[in-house]
Amino acid sequence: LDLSVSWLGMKMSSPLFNASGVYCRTREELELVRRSAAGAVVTKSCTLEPRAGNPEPRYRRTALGSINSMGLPNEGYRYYLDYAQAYEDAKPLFLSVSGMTLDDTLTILAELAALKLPCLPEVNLSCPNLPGKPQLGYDFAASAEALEAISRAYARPFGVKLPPYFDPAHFAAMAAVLNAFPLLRFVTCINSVGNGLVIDLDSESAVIKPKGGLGGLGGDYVLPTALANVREFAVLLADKQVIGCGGVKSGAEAFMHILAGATAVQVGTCLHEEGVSAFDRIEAELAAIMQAKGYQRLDEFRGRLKTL
Ligand SMILES: CC(C)(C)CCc1c(C(=O)O)[nH]c(=O)[nH]c1=O
Repeated sequence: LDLSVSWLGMKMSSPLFNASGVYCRTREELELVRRSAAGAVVTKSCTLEPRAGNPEPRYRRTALGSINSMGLPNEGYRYYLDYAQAYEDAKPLFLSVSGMTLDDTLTILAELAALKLPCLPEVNLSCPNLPGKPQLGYDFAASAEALEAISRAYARPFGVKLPPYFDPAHFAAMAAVLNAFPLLRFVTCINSVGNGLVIDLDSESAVIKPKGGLGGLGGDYVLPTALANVREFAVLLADKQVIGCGGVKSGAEAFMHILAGATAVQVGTCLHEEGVSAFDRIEAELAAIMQAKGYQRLDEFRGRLKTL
């Protein structure tokens, strides 16, 4: 069986890697993922300056997944550029960027471009927009402006992390924006499903402190939404790769994401809860499913989702 993935001039020995935000804030965490069975590594979204993030509790697991409002805690972009400069592993490294303003994002990307490092940026479009406006990824005009500025300032292949969309008109509108940028080589679908509210019955309280308890959902809650976003963008985007993220906790969901069109698959909530051994387990489960179905390689079923 061959579970490798070759794309954008990179080779991944496994289609699985971490979702930005999970096991990737510190060098120690990044090294755990790099030394694991994961096929790649992505860093926590970084900002110009280090950030402590929101007050705790800011992450909670639930029976159906997780809720978080971390608030972009990170070591500042220089920390991750330093890690990238010292990075010598054949395993691809992605650098997630989420500047507090577009200018910050452009500053970070310009320094990354100047270093001519092999790592690819994954620009987080769930990054804050102007006050009172929705996150960038939900503001199509602002997204187009940002992608135009990034294409000009960075002027090398890059990717974006997309929030989930829930309406065919939004899939079409965002695909039209994304298709206008040839340097945009991949999209990662999806980021957490925003602003859910998990309530604890006994305490009659929200379970996380920030934002009155509102936070992004991950895990089982989001799998169908993630699969829909992967399939829609895999169909609507011309000549770009789609990376699946959302609800992957076993070989079954990894298989579904690839069947929906994902080139590779990120693991978030499950990795946070299980640790990096999740990569060995999920990969073995994926291989067993392929074996049972008679598939030798991922490209024999990638994007081959049937409809009724
Ligand atoms: C939500 C933002 C804080 C604006 C971006 C960082 C982020 C966070 C976070 O750091 O709270 N959590 C997520 O599930 N996805 C994200 O993209």
